[in-house]
Amino acid sequence: MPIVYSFANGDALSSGLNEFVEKVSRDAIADHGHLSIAISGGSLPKILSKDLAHNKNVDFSKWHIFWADERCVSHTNADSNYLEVKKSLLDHIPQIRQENIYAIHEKFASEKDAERAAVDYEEQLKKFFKNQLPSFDLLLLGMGPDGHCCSLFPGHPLLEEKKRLVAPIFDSPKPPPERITLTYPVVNNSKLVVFVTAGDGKKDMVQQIIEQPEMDLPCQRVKPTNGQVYWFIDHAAAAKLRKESCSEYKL
Ligand SMILES: O=C(O)[C@H](O)[C@@H](O)[C@H](O)[C@H](O)COP(=O)(O)O
Repeated sequence: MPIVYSFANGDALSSGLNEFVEKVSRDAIADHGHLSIAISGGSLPKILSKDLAHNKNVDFSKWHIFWADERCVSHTNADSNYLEVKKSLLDHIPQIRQENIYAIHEKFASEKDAERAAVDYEEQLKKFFKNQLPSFDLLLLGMGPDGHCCSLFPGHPLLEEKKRLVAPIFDSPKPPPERITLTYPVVNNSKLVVFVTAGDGKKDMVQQIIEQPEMDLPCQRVKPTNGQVYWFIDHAAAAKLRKESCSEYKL
């Protein structure tokens, strides 16, 4: 069962998420010397970075940063999830090592060659995870208004992908159309998955995902084999949830 934490507002949400990520980072580094994290795009990077970018208690030199999905655009394009995370987080943290930032291949992305970008990214994953099925210490996911996560959209054949670790998509209903995305074999091998979503516009979908499991929405297919799912949301996004669906946040 997902654990849902609801926070009074965006600032409280960023603060709670910052505390949580700091602890996950500390525990992962103590356990195996590094943190492997995959981050989504959309509004998540800003929510994540507001406090985390100034957190002096995190050993960012031990972070290995990947993306849960990425648009096939140049790293300088405003649609780039890499650029969003760079601006909101990476540029504020000198301790993060360039070689530990695993972005989509610039050439393939700029050329909108989603197939080659996906193959290349899968190679990056395989190399880091030493050819074992990738298992992120922390996977940070957003939730689209249609219940999508990563670039895994309702009714899309990619939801059934079982072999590829990273897949191309050429017809994303959320622009831009060409993207690459982690697939469920990787998503569901994560140690920890945290959905981060906020705002009144998400309240209906949050209620469906948390309280109507029969919907079979992409976010509901995130069920890590050996991992826990958390939802970090604000009260606006939690407005339609029953009281008992939420837990009291405590580290
Ligand atoms: O590349 C992307 O577009 C994202 O990774 C996508 O999965 C995003 O997380 C959701 O669409 C939620 O986006 P918002 O939080 O901005 O609604």
